Amino acid sequence: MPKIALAAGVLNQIPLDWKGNQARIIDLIQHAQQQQANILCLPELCLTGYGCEDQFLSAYTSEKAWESLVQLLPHTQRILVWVGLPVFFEGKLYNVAACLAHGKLIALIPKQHLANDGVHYETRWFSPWPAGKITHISTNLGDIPMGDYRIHAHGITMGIEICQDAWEGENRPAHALAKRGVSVICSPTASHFAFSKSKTRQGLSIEGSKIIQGAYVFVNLLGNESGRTIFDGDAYIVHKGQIIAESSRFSFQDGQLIIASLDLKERNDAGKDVIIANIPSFDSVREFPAFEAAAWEKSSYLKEEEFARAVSLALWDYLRKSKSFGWVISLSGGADSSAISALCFLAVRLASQELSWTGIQEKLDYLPWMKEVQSEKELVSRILTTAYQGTVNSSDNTRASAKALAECIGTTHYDWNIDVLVKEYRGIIEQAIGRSLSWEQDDITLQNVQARLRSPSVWMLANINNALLLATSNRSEASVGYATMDGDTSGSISPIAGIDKTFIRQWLIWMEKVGLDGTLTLSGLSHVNSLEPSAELRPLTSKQIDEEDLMPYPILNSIERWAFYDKLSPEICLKNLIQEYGTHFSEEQLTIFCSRFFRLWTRNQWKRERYAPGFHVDDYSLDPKSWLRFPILSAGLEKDIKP
Ligand SMILES: Nc1ncnc2c1ncn2[C@@H]1O[C@H](COP(=O)(O)OP(=O)(O)OC[C@H]2O[C@@H]([n+]3cccc(C(=O)O)c3)[C@H](O)[C@@H]2O)[C@@H](O)[C@H]1O
Ligand SMILES: Nc1ncnc2c1ncn2[C@@H]1O[C@H](COP(=O)(O)OP(=O)(O)OP(=O)(O)O)[C@@H](O)[C@H]1O
Ligand SMILES: NC(=O)CC[C@H](N)C(=O)O
Repeated sequence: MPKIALAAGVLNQIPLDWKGNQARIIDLIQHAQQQQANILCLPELCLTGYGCEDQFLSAYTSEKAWESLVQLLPHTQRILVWVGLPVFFEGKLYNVAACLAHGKLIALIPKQHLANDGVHYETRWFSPWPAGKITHISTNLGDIPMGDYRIHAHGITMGIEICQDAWEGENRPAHALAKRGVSVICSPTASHFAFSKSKTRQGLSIEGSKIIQGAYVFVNLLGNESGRTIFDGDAYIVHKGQIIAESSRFSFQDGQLIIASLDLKERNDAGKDVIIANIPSFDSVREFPAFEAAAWEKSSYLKEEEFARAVSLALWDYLRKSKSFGWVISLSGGADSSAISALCFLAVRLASQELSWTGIQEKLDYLPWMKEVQSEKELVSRILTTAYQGTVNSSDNTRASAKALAECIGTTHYDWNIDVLVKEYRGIIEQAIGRSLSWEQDDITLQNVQARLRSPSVWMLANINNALLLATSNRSEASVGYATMDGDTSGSISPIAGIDKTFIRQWLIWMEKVGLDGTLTLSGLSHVNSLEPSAELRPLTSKQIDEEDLMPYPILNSIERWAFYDKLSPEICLKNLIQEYGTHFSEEQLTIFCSRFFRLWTRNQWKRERYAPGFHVDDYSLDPKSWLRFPILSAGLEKDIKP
């Protein structure tokens, strides 16, 4: 029975970062060698980055990746490593796992099933490899086996499933590999974060190990690689249905290694599809300490934990990868801007908890003033700027809420009034058009001018600080265009555009009262949690409430999900609405809500096209550039509702 040490290496990569990606890969290989691992599996397309988009279509990308692969070879003494890269073959591009062992390139195994749903567009760049096809590719390293091969090394035979391959049910390659004979499957993956999706990946890994009655080594990318998608950085080593080792998700490190030593069945799996990799063994196979998931994975508030950790890591990665000097937020003291401010604070807190102060200094060494900063508190105040911008329509409550949160998390906080600007603009336009503006006649105009006049000032702060301006739109507002274009939509990223308002409010309460790990709470959120969402754009006497302008948020969210996730017709959406909410609202009222939703949805596609990029966190999003396309001009769906 060969005992073998299997390792999986999670990586936080950057598209097209030839040197950086290679250096992080070498670091993990060296770490694995020091631990005397025999086999190391690294994530899908980790040499180039998964999110290279149309740069995959440029031959330059795969040429650079190949160059980088060849340079890795001398670093693979005594170990077998799976590394992902794009490879051109006979005029087509393939998404490949390269097998490197003891200084040699052993084989190239391409992905058979391409991911093409949701955020995935792989068929735009890659071709699927036919199951069972084996051939050779001529390269500067000689003729290299390419295709659906198995690899024999250290007395075991192994196969590959590349990400989507494992999601194909009865068609997943594991079934064919089980018949052909393997005791290990390695699964290099780039599977983006969505709430509780890691459980599905775990399930597929467990199933894979059961299918072959052997070991399954699953590894994912980590962090905000290319802007919109976040990778969990999960890795699992599974043996006959039992998870033996797993990584800690949402790490702020560049990479993470997990290792386990297993006794596997000795097999003689000869066949013309088997390539033998000769690797001198280490003297003995070590036992390794347990690699376990973080304690919060067992929390009964998993969604809240995942949201906090995924989005704060995404903000942190975006900051350092874009080499920005900080974040600026127009902080109204309401739910959305408060949530984003809290998430920025958490990014710094979680990074410093995991990386230590020296680690933080290394990650942010591009900041010209970083050496002067001595503590996390000082860093937050330099990196995070918030501004309350009141008008006559702002309430004392929101001002106090913004102040309390800013003090609690320690931002550099400003508080100013923009009435003078509103008055000036109003005067100029009234003079130009020759009449006074009034709330009766010019409601939207008078609301929007306030939202728009909050934009130049925060852009100024962003420019002064060389910082990112964060837009505060959430998914519920995006559905119905409840935001002023070039006003509160201003910003370079929209961190919460992928999540609904109801969850944002629920998360804020949790963050105040329960918090991360049940301990890291923010008491400064108590004000915001006592407020009802209001745009505060109309005179205070009119008591503007978002849900009165629109409809109750749970209703809005339900219609949105039925229509654009389940893809149901407007009529069925209304039927569902009546079934679900009929005891609280009349049919007439629900019909009005439903028609309003589709009218506003249709009218505001152009706005969704112009939102700053947001992060994917849920199982669907409204982002037209990566998830949901809808015509900008259309007859709309409102008329399809028969009252
Ligand atoms: N199909 C189309 N393609 C391209 N452009 C189109 C268009 N339809 C209208 N437009 C343009 O859109 C303009 C209207 O859009 P826009 O100026 O943004 O304004 P609009 O969407 O009409 O109004 C903004 C809404 O957001 C609410 N709001 C604003 C700010 C903050 C908050 C909050 O929650 O705190 C809420 C506010 O109460 C109001 O209901 C029109 O003047 C027209 O120029
Ligand atoms: N008084 C204000 N000071 C600073 N920014 C403001 C102010 N009012 C609105 N904004 C900006 O406009 C955005 C949109 O306002 P909106 O009221 O929708 O969001 P919110 O205040 O964060 O949340 P809520 O809808 O729960 O009140 C805010 O998130 C904030 O960035
Ligand atoms: N890169 C991939 O093949 C990912 C596809 C997979 N269905 C996922 O969403 O995780």
